Amino acid sequence: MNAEAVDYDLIVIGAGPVGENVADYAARRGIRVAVVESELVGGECSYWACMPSKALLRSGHALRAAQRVAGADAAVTGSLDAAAVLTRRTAFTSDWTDADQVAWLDSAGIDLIRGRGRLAGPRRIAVDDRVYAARAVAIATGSVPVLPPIPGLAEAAPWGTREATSADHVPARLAVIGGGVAGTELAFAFASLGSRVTLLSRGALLDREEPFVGEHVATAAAAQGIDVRTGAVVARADRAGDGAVRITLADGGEVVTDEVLVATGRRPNIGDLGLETVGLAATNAIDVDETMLVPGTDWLYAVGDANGRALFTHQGKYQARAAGEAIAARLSGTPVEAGRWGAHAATADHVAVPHVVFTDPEVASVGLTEAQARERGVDVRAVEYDLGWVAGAKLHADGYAGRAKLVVDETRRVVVCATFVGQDVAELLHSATIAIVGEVPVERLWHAVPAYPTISEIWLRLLESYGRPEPK
Ligand SMILES: Cc1cc2nc3c(=O)[nH]c(=O)nc-3n(C[C@H](O)[C@H](O)[C@H](O)COP(=O)(O)OP(=O)(O)OC[C@H]3O[C@@H](n4cnc5c(N)ncnc54)[C@H](O)[C@@H]3O)c2cc1C
Ligand SMILES: NC(=O)c1ccc[n+]([C@@H]2O[C@H](COP(=O)([O-])OP(=O)(O)OC[C@H]3O[C@@H](n4cnc5c(N)ncnc54)[C@H](O)[C@@H]3O)[C@@H](O)[C@H]2O)c1
Repeated sequence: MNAEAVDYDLIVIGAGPVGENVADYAARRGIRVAVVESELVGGECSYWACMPSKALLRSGHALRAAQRVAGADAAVTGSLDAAAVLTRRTAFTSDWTDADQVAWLDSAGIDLIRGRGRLAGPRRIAVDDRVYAARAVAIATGSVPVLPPIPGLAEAAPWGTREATSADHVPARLAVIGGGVAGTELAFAFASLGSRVTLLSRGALLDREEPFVGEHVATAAAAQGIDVRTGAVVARADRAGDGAVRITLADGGEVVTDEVLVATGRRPNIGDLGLETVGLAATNAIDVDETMLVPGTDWLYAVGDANGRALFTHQGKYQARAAGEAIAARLSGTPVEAGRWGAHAATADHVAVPHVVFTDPEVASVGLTEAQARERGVDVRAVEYDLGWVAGAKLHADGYAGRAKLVVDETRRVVVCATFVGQDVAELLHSATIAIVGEVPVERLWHAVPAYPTISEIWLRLLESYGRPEPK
């Protein structure tokens, strides 16, 4: 297509963190870019997900951190000021306005088209009554929550994560359905704000992590007053005239609550995007190659939650950097490095997706679990160590409880997975990500010396548990 005949070189549908980054990285290369946004520039993450949920959690973590150190505990005798926590949360969402992010788009030279975007044939985007032509299109429409078909649940007006993260009050009783990341984090947040929380999980908590993770988190949750019920299958929910919700469990048990939060997973938001106008089916996710290009096209990309690869802001933004650069390179006829670890490839999606669950204790992990590695036929050996035995951890908090695990590929002699559970382990995670992405040999890791007495000494303890390699 002739560059003069189009409205933009690139149109990005969705201005969440991912769409913003696709646009930014392409625009930096001199590409004419517009983003289409139907709600707030900044997306789910800024207003109803990462930022407000972490703001709701942080004050409780800070309070308990002080309570766990003798001497400091004497200075903190009260409970959280819930209203102040909600106010601080609201500040992080800019009171659900996007003027700052719109100003940033402007400063980056990216046009904003307000409205709902939809494909209207190859290289065509319809927004309300207007159809735009572009040389490339990137879908960055995020994901939407899945509401399970539990009888009575939809009619009971449950909270989703949006209602929980933007709540203007703390319910006296909150039941959470879903023991995954969002449900577990929000259970901790509302418990620390004063709700009596019941966490209903059909399996173990956080069951996609190493098995000890869920055990640690469940023990801590119970200690923080959360009624954790694993193996709990919800059979129905009914909101009564007095406003209370009665939840009936498959085993006959019952939970009565003021609000019920459903956090049972998300799916790519691609249902009403006009994919059929370009010969694609709106299935579970849009298939993409390592540059986020949709196979069979040379102009359509799907990035972030919309492609279903790894539903995390940081991983979506990583994909966005690769895609933005790849789009610019292809449009300007410069080489694209799409091979493993190439400048335009999102290789880490398959081997090193770091993620943190901001519960207390935190869970930080990257790479495959031991079980996943074995399923892929990797010859691995795993070691675990009690974080409570590490000097830095003992100093950090009295009675520190935590655990760590390293999984080593025995053939390549490199780390393929690291998991940490414990207070304030989130900041340890990047060391593991670097070890995995850098494919640092175990022999060389012995020369990466953790400072004493920090929690990072867990690395030394894990290596000692693994065993010092014999000289060659
Ligand atoms: C409660 C919760 C907490 C989370 N916490 C974390 C965390 O701590 N760390 C982390 O890494 N991840 C976290 N996540 C995941 C994170 O929110 C997502 O991975 C991230 O928002 C994905 O970014 P995105 O840009 O792909 O999509 P989104 O942020 O969903 O943005 C998509 C944008 O597209 C717009 N849009 C959709 N359809 C159209 C259309 N047809 N036309 C125009 N615009 C459209 C939407 O309005 C939205 O602004 C959390 C998720 C939840 C639910
Ligand atoms: N700290 C973070 O990075 C963070 C925090 C929150 C959410 N997120 C992202 O958002 C995504 C969505 O979070 P989520 O917790 O909703 O999804 P999830 O996939 O992590 O957990 C969903 C949970 O709901 C359970 N479940 C599914 N269907 C159910 C049903 N019918 N009845 C009862 N339980 C059911 C699952 O077994 C699972 O435990 C996650 O995949 C994650 O990537 C990230």
